[in-house]
Order: sequence, then C-alpha cells, then structure tokens
Amino acid sequence: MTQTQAFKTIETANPFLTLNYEPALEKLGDDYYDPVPAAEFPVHILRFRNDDLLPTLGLDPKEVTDQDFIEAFGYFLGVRPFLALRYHGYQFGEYNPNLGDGRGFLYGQVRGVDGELYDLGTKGSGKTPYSRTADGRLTLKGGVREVLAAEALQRMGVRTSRCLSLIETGEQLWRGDEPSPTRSSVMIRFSKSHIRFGTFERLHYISRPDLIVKLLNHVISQYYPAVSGRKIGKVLPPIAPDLIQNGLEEYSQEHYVRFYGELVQRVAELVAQWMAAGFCHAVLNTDNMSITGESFDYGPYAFIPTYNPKFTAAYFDYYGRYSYGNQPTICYWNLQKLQVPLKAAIAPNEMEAALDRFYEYYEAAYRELMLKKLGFENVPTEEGRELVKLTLQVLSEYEVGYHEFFWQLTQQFYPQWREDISLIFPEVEASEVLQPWRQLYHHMLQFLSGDELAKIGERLRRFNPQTVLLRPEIEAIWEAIAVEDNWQPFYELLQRIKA
Ligand SMILES: Nc1ncnc2c1ncn2[C@@H]1O[C@H](COP(=O)(O)OP(=O)(O)OP(=O)(O)O)[C@@H](O)[C@H]1O
Ligand SMILES: [Mg+2]
Repeated sequence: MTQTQAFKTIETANPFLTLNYEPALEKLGDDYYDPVPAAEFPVHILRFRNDDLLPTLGLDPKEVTDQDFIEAFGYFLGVRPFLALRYHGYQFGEYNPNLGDGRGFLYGQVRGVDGELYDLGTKGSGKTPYSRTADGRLTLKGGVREVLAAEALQRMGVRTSRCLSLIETGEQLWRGDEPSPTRSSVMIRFSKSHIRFGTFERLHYISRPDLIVKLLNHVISQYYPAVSGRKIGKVLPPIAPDLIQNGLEEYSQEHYVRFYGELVQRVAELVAQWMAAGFCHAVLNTDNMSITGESFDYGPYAFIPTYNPKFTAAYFDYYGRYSYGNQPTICYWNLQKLQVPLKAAIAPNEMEAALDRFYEYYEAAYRELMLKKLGFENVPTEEGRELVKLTLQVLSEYEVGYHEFFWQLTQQFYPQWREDISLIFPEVEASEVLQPWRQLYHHMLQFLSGDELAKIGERLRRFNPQTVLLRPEIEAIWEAIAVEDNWQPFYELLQRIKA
C-alpha cells in the first residue's frame, strides 16, 4: 500500500477527521489569520484524553481509540488548513502589537450536538509568524497545569474552556521558570471561541473598521443567540450555507448595543465565578479575554490558599496588577479598552452606559455564588449581603484556608444547627468576628422548612468540592511525573476533582 492510501484509510476510520467541521472563521476571509503548518514531533504519547467532551462532538468514547487522538492531535493528519489567528493586546497595561497565535492555531470548528459552535485550538503545535524568537512549544508541566485548571474550574461551575487532549511530544525545552531542559507537549483546547478582545484591538490598530464590523456580526450570530434571535438548541440544523458564505447577517445599532451589554454581564459573571471559586487567573491581558466571556489560558494561575485580596499568582506580576482581589477592576478596565475598537459599530455613550452596570452584575453574581457556597439560595438581599460580608471577615481574621473553611462547613453542617446555636462550629472559640457570623447563620436557618434545611446540605456538597487544586497538590503530582514518570497521581487527582 502506498503512503497516500495508508493515510486515506486512517482518515476515513478516524472519527475526529470526519467530524461536522464548519469553517465559520475561515469563511470570514484571510484578514484574520495565517495558514500555518503543524510541527512534526519525535514522540507522541497520549497523556490525557477528555472523554467527557466526546458526546458533545457526537462521539461515543468507547469508539474513539487513543490512536485516533494521536493521529488527529499529535500528527495533525487530515483537517487543514490550520489557522494562526491574528491578535494584539494590552499586556500589563501596555499595548503590544507583536502578538498572535505564536504556538497554536485553530485546528477546526465543530458544531456540537447541542447546536453550539466549538473551536478546537492547539497550544504547543509549532512556530508561526507570531512566534518571534520563541519555540512555538508548550511544556508538559504547562499542559498538565492547564488540563487540571480547566477541569477544576468546570467542577466549580466556572464558564471555562476545557482540554480535549494532551500529548507528550518528546522534545527538550528550555524555560526560565521551570528546571530545564523540560519535557514538551501539545494540547487541544475545546472552547467557545478563540476570538479575543485583542483580535478587535488589532483591527483598530490597523485601521480596519470594516473588518471590526464583519467580525462583530460573526460573533453575534454565532455566540449571542439572545441578541441575534437565532435559536441554539439541541436539534438545530447546520447553519444555512448562504449564511456562512455570504459573510453573515447585518445587525442594527440596537443589536450591537445589546451585544456589548451582554458581554459586560457575561464578563462580570465570569469574574464572580473566579472570585467565589478562589481562583486567580494571573494574566488577564486583553489577549487572554474571550469575546464570548469564557475563561481560558491557564498559565501561572493559582487557587488562593487563604482569603487575601492581595494574593498574586504570577512571579512576574511585580505590582500585583492581576492579584486575586483586582480581577473585577481589571476586567472592567479590559471592557473599557474594548470600547475603542467597538466604536466602529457601537455608539460610545451606549457602551459607557452598559459598562456602568458591571459592578452591579458582578456583586449580584458574587453574592449569589458565595451564598450557595454557604448553603443558601433566594435569601433576602440584605441578610445575604451581611452573611457574605461576615464570612469574608471570618476568613480574613482566622486565616483558615479559603477552601478548608467551606469544606469544614460542608462536613459539619447538620439540621440541628437550626435548634441550637452552640452546635455551630463548637470547637472554634467565639470572637468578635465569629459570634456575629454564627448568630446570623443560625438566624437564617430559622425560616427554613425541613425540606429546605435538607437542601442546605445538598448545596454545600455541590458548591464546595473536597479537592481543590492548591499549588502543593499540583507540584506533588508533577513531582511524580518528573521524577518517576508516574502518571497515576495525576489521573487520581482528575477523578477527585470531579467528585
Ligand atoms: N513558547 C512560545 N512560542 C511562541 N510563542 C509563544 C510562546 N509562548 C507564548 N507565546 C506567545 O506569546 C503571547 C502571549 O502568550 P500567552 O501565554 O498569553 O498565550 P498562550 O498561552 O501561548 O496562548 P493562549 O492564550 O491561547 O492560551 C501569545 O502571542 C503567544 O502565542
Ligand atoms: Mg494567552
């Protein structure tokens, strides 16, 4: 059999190569990307496959082999062209026009069985015109950390991208922030979109308002069904070909204003999700902000060990710009910067008015999520606000672990707390801070029926996972991989994260 025939057989048998690919972004024209080749790696070892995502792609995990993953996402057979997306961005407050996919590309876009359009994007797949002097690679540790972050955030209810696969690729990489040489990998990210705030910023920088409007139309029609009126549901037929080919629907000013308003709300809610999860993203540059309001790019992130707004995750973040507590302010700033390119389509005063609601959305979402972590839902606003405030005071005063506090609450809560206040955290000495918290928590239980009381326990379990990805936990699983090539702790941790 010739080489070509051998590939043909693989292509037809490999379910990833015959997915319902829909080149929505490619059809917008080549102003937005550059076709690039994939790197050829000396080794391909599948280290992680995310079977939870396969049903969304219409695939049965039992029918997808490891070899299928390796061929599609390690050898990169089949689906071409691969598109390195063009973008700029504000990095640590400074505009950087020398960005773009420097170690990744858009592998393909797929219509999921839920009717939504998903990106399969790579990280570590080789050099592109945007690599500058860098190697286009992803360290294995970086890949492992991104897989873990995405799964943990998913478990905690954060609107996040996921990793579909991680393949070790057998090269030696040199990095300033890892003992080097260090091992290499290539990851596939499964996300709503890789269109970033910085994608729009670049189009403004090169003075192409026409391309801004065209991209905006695409974003609204694909990712903002409540604005476009397009239905996204389980039984959505594939998008009509004329819609794809003719460069999309046009929208009115009212649509554009509603889009920006919804983006503001989505981002505010996303930040609230990070904050409640105790997550510090660490690099909230505008090239790491998705236009769909989804969270992605997990580099030097950390989950906070204790509640400390000043906690900073990236060693290079000298002034704490992206500290845990600064995340709402920074996302507001990023949304404000985005108004500059969006002026090509949207009235500035309307955007300002929409952004004015950011903190209102943020605070409401944060309060709701924190109350869920405390076991409550639908409580009077003032009481809810007070309980969250007192909880944060307790967390600051006692220097108890952030996650440990909620886990202890989950473990210790039982319905008799309603009858007898002295049963609430009896081993902790009452202080000026704990006593009001105890009183309010006890007071709020008084109004609940037996059924509602049972739901407190359910909510505590659902919103407070036992396993949280604190740094020592990640370092321990990495140690096992680095020293003994033992992947068992990694797989076990993934299982525990999901519990
Ligand atoms: N090893 C590398 N080789 C080439 N380019 C790189 C490398 N590391 C980072 N870059 C580029 O530097 C910029 C900032 O990197 P950043 O870490 O935010 O993105 P990324 O993690 O590579 O990709 P993504 O944002 O999709 O997760 C991006 O343009 C990225 O492509
Ligand atoms: Mg990035």
